[in-house]
Amino acid sequence: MFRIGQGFDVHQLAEGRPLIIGGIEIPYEKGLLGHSDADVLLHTITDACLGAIGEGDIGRHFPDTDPAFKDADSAKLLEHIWKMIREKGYELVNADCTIIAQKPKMAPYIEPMKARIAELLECTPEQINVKATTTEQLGFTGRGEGIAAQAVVLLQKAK
Ligand SMILES: Nc1ccn([C@@H]2O[C@H](COP(=O)(O)O)[C@@H](O)[C@H]2O)c(=O)n1
Ligand SMILES: C[C@@]1(CO)OP(=O)(O)OP(=O)(O)OC[C@H]1O
Repeated sequence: MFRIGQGFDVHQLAEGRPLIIGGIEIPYEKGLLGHSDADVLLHTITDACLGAIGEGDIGRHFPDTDPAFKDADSAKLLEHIWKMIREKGYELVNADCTIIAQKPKMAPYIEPMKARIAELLECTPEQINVKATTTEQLGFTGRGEGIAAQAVVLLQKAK
């Protein structure tokens, strides 16, 4: 049996924060604001995974009112959800993700992100696609106020 899920997330850019996307720290003058480390891409993938198994969203599993998740490593949150998915007997077919950011240039970090996401989802980097786009200076991403990400994941029940 196949199950598909999609995710979308946005975090605001602010000074004095590290920029962590797809589990990789990217050198930049600003970082993403959030209750956790605000890894917008891992949050999006977590939501897509939860969507695929009909289990709501990241905020339902890890409320941003819970001090336990203050400054949480988003990789740990995804690991927890991925364990739930494996226990239900699913494995990843593939994931396709888009980072929407005017700056910085994501291209040098795409391969490390794929490798890290593959590690978290217990698959090969070839099963993960990560791409990036600007919004041609339009909207909140175009003005550099924030970064968005979206993802689709396809799961298959292992035989
Ligand atoms: N933050 C970003 C945005 C884009 N890229 C790469 O540049 C290409 C062109 O972007 P457009 O928004 O002008 O279509 C895009 O296809 C990405 O390869 C990037 O690395 N980082
Ligand atoms: C990850 C959580 C929990 O620390 O916090 P944030 O980093 O604010 O992220 P968001 O995508 O707004 O929602 C999920 C949250 O509950």
